[in-house]
Formats: sequence, structure tokens, C-alpha cells
Amino acid sequence: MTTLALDGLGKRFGAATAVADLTLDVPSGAFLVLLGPSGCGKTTTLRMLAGLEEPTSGRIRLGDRVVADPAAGVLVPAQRRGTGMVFQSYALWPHMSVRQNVAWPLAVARWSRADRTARVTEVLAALDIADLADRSPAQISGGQQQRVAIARTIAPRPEVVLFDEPLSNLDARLRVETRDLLGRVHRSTGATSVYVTHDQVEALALATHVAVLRDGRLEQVGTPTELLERPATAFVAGFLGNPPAVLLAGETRDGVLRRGDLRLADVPGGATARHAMYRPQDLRLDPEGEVDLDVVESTPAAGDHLVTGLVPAVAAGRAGSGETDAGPQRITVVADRRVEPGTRTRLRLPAVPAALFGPDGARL
Ligand SMILES: Nc1ncnc2c1ncn2[C@@H]1O[C@H](COP(=O)(O)OP(=O)(O)OP(=O)(O)O)[C@@H](O)[C@H]1O
Repeated sequence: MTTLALDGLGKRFGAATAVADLTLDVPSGAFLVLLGPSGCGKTTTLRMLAGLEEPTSGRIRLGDRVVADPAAGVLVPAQRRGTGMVFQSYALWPHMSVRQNVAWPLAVARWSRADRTARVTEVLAALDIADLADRSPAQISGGQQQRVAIARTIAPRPEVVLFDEPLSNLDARLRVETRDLLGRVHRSTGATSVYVTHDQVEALALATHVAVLRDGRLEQVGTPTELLERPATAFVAGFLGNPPAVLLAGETRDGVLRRGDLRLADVPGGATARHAMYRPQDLRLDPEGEVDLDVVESTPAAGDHLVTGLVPAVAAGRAGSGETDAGPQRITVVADRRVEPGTRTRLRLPAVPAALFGPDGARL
């Protein structure tokens, strides 16, 4: 079983930095999801783990083996890392049957014929595709092709399985089905897995650990619950969760965070706060509330309604010079009734926000 440790990992492409100083450790058997907006460095990190990209700095350890350490001249080639990768495009051999595709890496690794046959039968059954064994990739659907690609990757029992947005070419229903299947496969193989996505619903469903990246840097790594309950930065708070936490921007004056005339929170210890965080379920729609909300969407969800609206910008002149990002903010709250889009209502805030974040985004 294999732990995974990145230590100060960095990758530059010419003058551009794709990944900077990435340090994280996950235990053996973890399902680590790399999550973040487009261009934040997820795929580059995954490709460095696979050995498809050479780091410019730092170190990668898989178990007790250093597989990349440019300062020490170490770069273990992809095929000797004990990793397997599932791509967004299924990349099956078109001229081979499903069975032959899955057997291929075992033949390359010189498994005996008997072991190959037994293992192929086992993984085809695990992925519910035994009845497709003799078809060619052209004769099966996209969802089935992705199952074959997953079967082919896990067949040689890699210690680390890497997934690069494997579900993004599937329709919504197949995405959920295949996601469940991936969870099942992970639980049964126990292989340490690293999974790249920008879909946080997928991330929260599968992950034992989530690393949120932004502009090539790690914002936070932890279990999904840790990140949801104790986000380290305003970015994580506003990115993760369905719906994510609500952040209201304001300005700290005389130890109080204010949004225009509204007092959001006392700020302890002479610190400067920039954002107050509220959990969507702690905000109530109330015509007597403190904050206006211009409703743009009202979606039924599990007996409640997700009401999305814009909190208008703080009036010019009242915001104060330091308050740069108090413009209209799109937020979603959980309400017990539908609210007509196009109408204005108000939000009642709890007396104390769930967290405060400073001007650098860090939690106070
Ligand atoms: N081969 C390359 N040459 C130059 N720049 C690159 C190369 N590969 C990636 N980059 C840049 O590095 C940054 C990180 O890219 P990366 O593909 O890792 O992001 P990502 O988080 O996976 O994005 P997405 O979700 O859109 O796939 C981006 O700014 C990208 O343009």
C-alpha cells in the first residue's frame, strides 16, 4: 500500500508557473481529489505524478520511493512508477476487443496466460461489463468505453490510480452511475487514488481528502468535512459546498466589520477582516432582514428551495476607500418556499458570522 507525498512540488512552463510549492501528504488507500477552477494546475500535478511531466522543483514520493526529485537528478519513468491513469478520452485500442484491451497491460507486464485470463474475468465482472468482453470499442457506448478504460487501468493492480476528469464526457445520468462505480472500485481495491475534477459535487462524493488549488497554489487540503466546516480561506469557503458558504464583503473600522451602514461583526484583537462567512442554512429570507436580495432563481431541492439572488453593491461613498469588492454578489440560500425570480426580498443574518477572513483571504 502506498502513501503519497508531495514536497514543495513546482512546475514552470517557460516564464509561466503552473504549479508552485505544492506540499501535501495523503495516507495509503486515500482518494485524493484535486479540485479548483480551470487553469489552477490540477492536470499538471497529475501528469507529474504519472511521470508524464517533469517537475521543475520539489519532490514526489510514492510509498518509500522518491520518484521525482529534480535537484537530486531523480526521475523514475512512468512505466516504473506503479501508477495507472484513466483519461478523459478513453483511449482504447480500436482493433482489440474489450477483453484484449483489458488483458493488454497484463501481457506487457508478462503475466502468465492463466493469471491474465483470471484477472480479466475478475475486473470485467467488477465493472459490470463481462457481457461486452468480445465486442470492439466501436460497438459499445461512451459510458461502457470508460468502464473498459477503468478496467484496463486497474487490471495490473497499480498501487496508485490517477484519474483525469474521467467522467466529463458522459451525460448526467451516466456520470452519477460511473461515479458510484468508481467509489465501489476504490473501496474494493484500496488503491491510493488521485482524481482531478472541477466538479465539486463529484469531489465531495468520492474524496477521502480534497486539495483545493488556485493559481497553482494549494489553498487547503483535508477531509471534505474539514474543508466544509473549517475553510482556511475565503476562496475555499466560497468554492466548496452545494450551495457554498455565503461571503459578504465589508470594511473594518474601529474593530467592527461593516458593510455600508450594516454592522456585520466585531473583529477581535485589532485584526482587519474583509469577509464575513455565513452558512446558507443559517440565513433566512425575511422582509424585515438586514440585506437586500434580488432573486434570480428559485430551484426546488429535497423539499426546500435553493434561492439564488444578487446582494446589491454597497452604495458608492458609503463603502469607504478600503472596500474594493463589495459589488453585487451572487449567493444561494436554503429557503422553505419558492421566491419569484425578478422580485426583491431581504435576508436576515445571524448575529455572529460562522467565520471571518482577512484581506489576504486567510481565516482570522
Ligand atoms: N504544456 C504547457 N505549456 C505551457 N503552459 C502550460 C502547459 N500545460 C499547462 N500549462 C499552463 O499551466 C497552467 C495550469 O494548467 P493545468 O492544465 O494544469 O490546469 P487545470 O487546473 O488542469 O485546468 P483545466 O481544469 O482547465 O484542465 C495553465 O495556466 C496552463 O495554461
